[in-house]
Parts: sequence; C-alpha cells; structure tokens
Amino acid sequence: MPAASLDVKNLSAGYGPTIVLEDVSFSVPPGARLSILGRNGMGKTTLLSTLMGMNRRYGGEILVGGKDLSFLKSSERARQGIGLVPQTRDIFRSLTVEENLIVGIKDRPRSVIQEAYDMFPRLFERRNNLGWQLSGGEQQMLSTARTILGRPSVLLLDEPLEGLAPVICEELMAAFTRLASSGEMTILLVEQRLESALDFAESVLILERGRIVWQGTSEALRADHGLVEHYIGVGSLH
Ligand SMILES: Nc1ncnc2c1ncn2[C@@H]1O[C@H](COP(=O)(O)OP(=O)(O)OP(=O)(O)O)[C@@H](O)[C@H]1O
Repeated sequence: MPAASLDVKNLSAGYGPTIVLEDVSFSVPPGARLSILGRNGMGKTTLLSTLMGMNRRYGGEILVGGKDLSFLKSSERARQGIGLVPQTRDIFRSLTVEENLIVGIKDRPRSVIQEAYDMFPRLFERRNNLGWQLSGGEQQMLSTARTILGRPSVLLLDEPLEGLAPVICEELMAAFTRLASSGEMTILLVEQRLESALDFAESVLILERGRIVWQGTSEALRADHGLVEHYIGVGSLH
C-alpha cells in the first residue's frame, strides 16, 4: 500500500464516560512525518489508540487517503492501512523472532521476512530466540518490524525510544528515518525525547489536556525556547 494522507477532523475520544481528547483536528500529507509532543498524561497515546480504533470515539472523523475509517473496528482499520506500534511493544513472548514476524506478514509470501531483517539486521541474528529473551531494544525492533511487514500506509509509533540505551535509540531512529525517506508510509511519532522528535519530523503538534495547543514546523518550535518550556518542560532543548 502506498503512503496515504491522514485527516483527523474534530476528533473527541476517551475511555468509558471519560473524555480525554477534545476537538482534535490535523492533516498529514501522504509520505510526510508528524511528531506529537506533550507532557505525560496529555493524551498522546490516546490519540494513537483512537486512530487505531482501540478506544471510544465520541465524535469526529478519521480519514485515510480520503476514506472515512471512523466507524470501522481496529482489525478493519489495519486492513485499510493503519499500523500501530504500541508503547507496550506487543510481541509474542513465547514465539521466536521469526515466528513473530510470520504473524506480521498476513497473506504476503514468507520471503518478505527478509525486509524485516534488512531493516534490523540484529533481528536476523536473533531469529531463533524467543520473544522474552530479547532486550528492550530488540523487542522494539521486533514490534516495529512486525507492524511494518503488514505494509501500513499510515504508521503510528508510540514512544519507541522509551527506556532504551542511547546507542539503540540512534539505531531505531535511523531505521525510522530510512523508512520515512522511502516515502512509502506516512508516519506519526509520539516521542518524549524532544531532539529526536524534532530531528525526525518536519511538522509537530503539541497536546495539552487532550487538545491541540500548538501546530507548526519543527524548525519553528526549535527556535522558540519559550514555547518549548511552556508546553514541554524546562531544559528539553540542548
Ligand atoms: N484505559 C484508560 N482508562 C481511563 N483513563 C485512561 C486510560 N488510559 C489513559 N487514561 C487517561 O487518559 C489521559 C491521557 O493519557 P495518555 O496515556 O493518552 O497520555 P500520554 O500523553 O500518552 O501520556 P504518557 O506520556 O504518560 O504515556 C490521562 O489522564 C490518563 O489517565
């Protein structure tokens, strides 16, 4: 599936009776990258899981390539091109790396697993290891690779660097950047590490208490220390 545009219009969502996201609207052109920033608990994960159809939507629309997916359940949204790599790094802990990847290929031939190994050579080295035997970074690579093998046109990455050593973060960010440069996917990145988020994406939005409080270019945000300190935290930019 080629990269698709994502248009989110007046989205409100939450959990049971609790509204978390309110009136969220933004657009990402096909093949572009957007970083989503905000302090803890401001609704970033909720935004991604709502796009994936994993929690309650109260109103608004989610269009991928112009097609409204709002009323579809999450498995159907996955078929229509949305792929989420969750913060929890969902992998099957009792399956090998290769078996985990086989789950991700859906109806594509087995040979496509090589794409995952090309992206993360470390996974090839560990292909016969079980999920629980992997380091945090390797689990993140596996979770990402599994989602990517499903060829999403819009990829959602939820805090992929959380808790990982700097050298692994660099390896992952390089892989995400290569993926983005291929132009095959539109990518949304939720990331607490501000520098990584700004380096990755040309555009940024900031969430505060479930609302978008700022949208603009990474360049503009990088230049505005006052804005960063106000919405994200003192000392976030180095
Ligand atoms: N399953 C849930 N049920 C009820 N409320 C929830 C649930 N998950 C999250 N929330 C609430 O929704 C709000 C937004 O949480 P969310 O995890 O989306 O924020 P976040 O910006 O991703 O934060 P973090 O960086 O800590 O992951 C918080 O007030 C949180 O307590």
